[in-house]
Amino acid sequence: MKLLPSQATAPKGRMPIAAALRSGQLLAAVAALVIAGAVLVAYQLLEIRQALADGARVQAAIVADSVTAPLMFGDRESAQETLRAFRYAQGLKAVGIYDQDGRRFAEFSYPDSRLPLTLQAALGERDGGIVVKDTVRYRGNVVGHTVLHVGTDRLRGAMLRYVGLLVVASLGAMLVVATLGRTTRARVAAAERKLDYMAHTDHVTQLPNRHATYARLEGALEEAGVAGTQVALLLVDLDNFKTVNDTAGHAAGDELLKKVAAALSGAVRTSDLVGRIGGDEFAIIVAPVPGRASAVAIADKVTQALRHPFAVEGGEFFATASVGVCLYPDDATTMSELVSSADTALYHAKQSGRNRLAEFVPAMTAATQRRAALERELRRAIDGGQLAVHYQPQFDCASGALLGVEALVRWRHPEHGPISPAEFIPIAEESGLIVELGSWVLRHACAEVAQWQRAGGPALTLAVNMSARQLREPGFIEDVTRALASSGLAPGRLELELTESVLMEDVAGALAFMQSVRALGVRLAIDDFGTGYSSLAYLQTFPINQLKVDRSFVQLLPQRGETIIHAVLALARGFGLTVVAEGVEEPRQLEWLREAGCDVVQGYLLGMPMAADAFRERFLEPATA
Ligand SMILES: Nc1nc2c(ncn2[C@@H]2O[C@H](COP(=O)(O)O[C@H]3[C@@H](O)[C@H](n4cnc5c(=O)[nH]c(N)nc54)O[C@@H]3COP(=O)(O)O)[C@@H](O)[C@H]2O)c(=O)[nH]1
Repeated sequence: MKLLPSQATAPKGRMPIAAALRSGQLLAAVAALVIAGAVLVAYQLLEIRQALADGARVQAAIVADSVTAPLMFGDRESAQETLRAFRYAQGLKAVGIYDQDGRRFAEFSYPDSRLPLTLQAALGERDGGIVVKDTVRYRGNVVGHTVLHVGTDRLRGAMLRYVGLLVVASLGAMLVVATLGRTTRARVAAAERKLDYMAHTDHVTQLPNRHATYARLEGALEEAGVAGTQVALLLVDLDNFKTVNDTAGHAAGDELLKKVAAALSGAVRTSDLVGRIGGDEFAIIVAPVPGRASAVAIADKVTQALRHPFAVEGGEFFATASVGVCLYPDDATTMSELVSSADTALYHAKQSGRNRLAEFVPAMTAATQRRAALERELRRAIDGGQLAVHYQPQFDCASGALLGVEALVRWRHPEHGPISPAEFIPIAEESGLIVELGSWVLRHACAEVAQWQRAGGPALTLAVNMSARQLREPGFIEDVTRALASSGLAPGRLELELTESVLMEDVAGALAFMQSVRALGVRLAIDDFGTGYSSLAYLQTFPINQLKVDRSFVQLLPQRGETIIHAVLALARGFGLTVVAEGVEEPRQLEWLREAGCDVVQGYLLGMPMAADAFRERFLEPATA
C-alpha cells in the first residue's frame, strides 16, 4: 500500500477539472467563431450588394440625365454613343434605354447579357445580378426609362476574399486561444492538484487526514476481502497533548505533532499507512498483516517510539500514547465495526492507565455496553434519589481532634446495588453529567454539614471533589454561592479539591476559576498531590491553601516514602500551606506522620467514608447530646 494521499480517494470516472475545461473551452471557442463568422459573412454580403445597387442607381440616373435629347428626337446613334461610355463601368453587363412605351430604344451590352426588347421583360430578368431602373423626364413628363444590369461576379470575389480573411483571422485567434488556454489549463491543473492534496492531507503533519485515511482503510479491507488476508487497525491517542498545547502554546503543540507523526511513520513500514484522524489521534493501517502477534508487535513498537522526550521549541516534551489494536476479519468484518472496535480497545488502553496498548477482545464490547447503560441510568439516578453523600472524617494529626469531612458520592443502583465512584465518576466526567452530579453533591453536603453545626456539632470543614468539567462550567461559581447561601455554611468551611491534572488541563482557565473561588472566601486544596503533573511552579501561581498527599505515598510508610513526604511537608511550609495525608491505614503510618509534623490525617484507620446518619451517630452525637 503506497502512502499517496492524493490518490487515496481519487473518484473513479470523473473528468478532472483541467480536462473538462479544455474540451469545454475548445467547443465554446469553435461555436463562437462559427456563429460570429456566419453573422459577419451575412452582414458583409448585404453591405456589398447594397453598395453595388447604390452605384448602379447612380449610373442609371446619370444615363437618364444624358439621354433626354436623343430620346426626344429619336436619335438612336447619339443615345448609343452615350451608352458606350459605360463600357468601363465595373461589373456592368448591360445598360439600355426604353422609350415611354417601354420599347427598347438603345442599348450597350456584352454578348451574353443582351437586354430584352421590352422594359417589362428587362425588369423581370433576375439571373442573380442587380437590375436598376431610372426614369427619363423632360419638364416633368416621362419620356423614357433607363435600365442597368450589374453582374455579381465582383460580389462573389469580394465575399471569397472576405471569407478567406475571416478564416485566417479565426485560425490566428484559435491559435492565441489555444496558447492561452494551455497556460490556463496548466494553472488549473496545478491548482487542482493542490486542492486535492489539501483535501486529503493534514496540513500540520502532512499525513493523510481522517477522510483519506478511512478511504484507504476501505480500500485495504476490500483488497483483503478478495485476497483473504488480514488487516490491522491501530488507533493511537496522545495521552497529554492538551497539556502541552495549553502550557507551551499551539505552535509548540503543532511542532510536537509533526515530530510524533515522523516517529510513528518511522516505527512502521513505508507500505503501512499512518494518518492523522483527529487533534491528537492517529490511525495506522497495516495491510496485509500476518496475524495478531505481528499487529501487537507493531503497536508495541509504536508505543516505544513515543516513550522518549521530544525536543520542541527549546524544551523537552513527552507525548506518550495509548493504542487500541483491532484485526480484520477476526475482530470485525466491516469497516465501521473495525473502527468502533479499535476505538473500544483504545478506550480500554486509556482507562487502564494510558501509555499502553490494548488488543480488542469481545468482552470489551460488554464493558462498553455496561458503560453506556450506566451513563443512561446515571441521568435518572441524579433525579431519582439513588445518590447519597458519604463522609470520611479528617483529624488534626497532633491532637486527634475532628476537623472536617470529605464528601464522597455513592450510587446505589436499584438492580446492581452499590456502584463504585471509581467506575461512575469517569463516566459522569466524560458524558458531562458530572456538572449536574457535582452541583447536587455540593448542595447536599453543604446543607448537611451546616445542619450538623446548627444542631450543636463542631464547625467542621467540608472537602468536596471537583472535576475539570465543573471548573469550565460558566455557572459553577453561582452554584457554589447558592449552595453556601441556602445552607448557611460559612465560606471558609468549604474546601474544593482539585487534582494536579485538572489544573494543568487549562492553566489560565484554572487560575481564573481559583481566583473567583478564593474571592468567595472558599478554600482550595490540591488532591492526590505528587501523582500528576508535579510542576512545582504552580504552587506559586495558584492561590491554594492545602496539599493532600496521595495515599500511594502514605501507604509506603514507614519503610519507604519518607523522603517524598518530608519533601512535601517542607514545600508546604515554604508556601504556607497545610498538608493532609490521606489513606492512613496503619497506626505506624499515623505515628510517623505525627512525628514528621503533618497537619491533618484521613484514612480507613481513623474512619471509613460513611452515611450521614452513621457519621452523626459516631462523631457528632456525643457532642450534640
Ligand atoms: N468529582 C467527584 N469525584 C468524586 C466524588 N466522590 C468520589 N469521587 C472520586 O471517586 C474516586 C473514588 O472514590 P471513593 O471510592 O469514594 O474512594 C475514596 C475513599 O474511599 C478512598 N480512601 C479514603 N481513605 C482510604 C484508605 O485509607 N485506604 C484506601 N484504600 N482508600 C481510601 O479514597 C478515595 C478518596 O480519594 P480522594 O478524592 O483523592 O481524596 C476518587 O477519586 C474520588 O475523588 C464526587 O462527589 N465528585
